[in-house]
Amino acid sequence: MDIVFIEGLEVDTVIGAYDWERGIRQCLRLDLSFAWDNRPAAADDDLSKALDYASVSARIQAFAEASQFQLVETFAERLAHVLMSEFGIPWLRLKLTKPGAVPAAKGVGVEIERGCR
Ligand SMILES: Nc1nc2c(c(=O)[nH]1)N=C([C@H](O)[C@@H](O)CO)CN2
Repeated sequence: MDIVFIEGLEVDTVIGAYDWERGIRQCLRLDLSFAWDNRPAAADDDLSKALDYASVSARIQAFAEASQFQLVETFAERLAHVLMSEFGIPWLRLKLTKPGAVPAAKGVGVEIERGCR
């Protein structure tokens, strides 16, 4: 299977387990890879047969805008479910970084893979 990817997508959302985090919005950075058969889109030069990374990015922005989870694990899991069900994605890898959460670290977060390639 081929891959369509989105790298370094920044969204802001309510995220965090501590009281002080519940009333602010914070940035999350997302790196995503999706399994997709790119041959039909390439053969016909047809966006409607491609996994449209612009539409997927817009959906992720809307999801982040509306969500207010405590854990990055929950954000990642729910987002993976939304993307797979709405776009018909059979497999994805999602890396979610919460920059600044641990000041001494460049980034912390989670990485998940769901579905079958
Ligand atoms: N595995 C996790 N550990 C922690 C999380 C999390 O979402 N998953 N969250 C926090 C706090 O919200 C922290 O990011 C505030 O800086 C701590 N550990």
